[in-house]
Amino acid sequence: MRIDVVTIFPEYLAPLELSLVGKARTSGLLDLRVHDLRTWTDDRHRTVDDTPFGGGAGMVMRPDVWGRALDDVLTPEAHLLVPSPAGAPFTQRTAETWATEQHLVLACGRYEGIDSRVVEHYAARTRVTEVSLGDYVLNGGEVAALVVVEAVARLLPGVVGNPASLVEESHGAAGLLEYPVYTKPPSWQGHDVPEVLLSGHHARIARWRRDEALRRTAARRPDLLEALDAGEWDRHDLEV
Ligand SMILES: COc1cccc(Cn2ccc3ccc(-c4cc(N)[nH]n4)cc32)c1
Repeated sequence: MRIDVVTIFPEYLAPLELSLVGKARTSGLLDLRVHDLRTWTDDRHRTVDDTPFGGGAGMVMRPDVWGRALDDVLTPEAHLLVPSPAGAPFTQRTAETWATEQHLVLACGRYEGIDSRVVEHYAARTRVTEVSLGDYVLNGGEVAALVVVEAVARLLPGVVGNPASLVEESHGAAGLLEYPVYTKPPSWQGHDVPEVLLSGHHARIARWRRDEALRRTAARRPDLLEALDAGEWDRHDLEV
């Protein structure tokens, strides 16, 4: 998979040289290219923004600079992703879908955003998705790009050592939150690991983990339970 990120802060994407994503790049599983938007400016001050039509605070990113950049970076098979507070929510299902794509291009805005004609222009000639990380406001798209790249890259075949670990995850196939995890020592600061996990009884351990995932999800994210097919579990499962 190829991923291009266009930003005025290329150094913001430096963490993607580390750990699993860094290894995926080195091994050739992921072709990640980070571009400085100012490469496509046309003035000696390398200007990327201007004042908003209609007035208001802040600045807006110029369409002409973004147009030159995206014309150079986009390919026919690319899916253009534009992080935005007004975007569609990015979820694990989104990551799973995007992990099957050949080419993702992330356009990271700053200031008050990118001139809206850029999305309008490219939506007529390629797939474009405005994407939101959640209902809070960031200063730009780079943090969203870090999240999207990591969430997608880890799903690429060969990136994560043990693919089985991808199956049991929170928001995984069952759509439940992760159960609690423990390691040695069996007792720490007076806190003991649940006995069942030391029993070696795999069926009981699996049942305990499922019940804990259900319990946590009901307590913290009841919205996720609404999305589950009622036939997959009974509420009495949660009664103590
Ligand atoms: C109302 O506040 C804003 C309105 C417009 C733009 C900005 C700042 N900004 C610029 C580019 C950009 C890209 C993404 C995001 C973003 C995404 C999520 N989930 N939160 N924030 C924020 C961005 C703030």
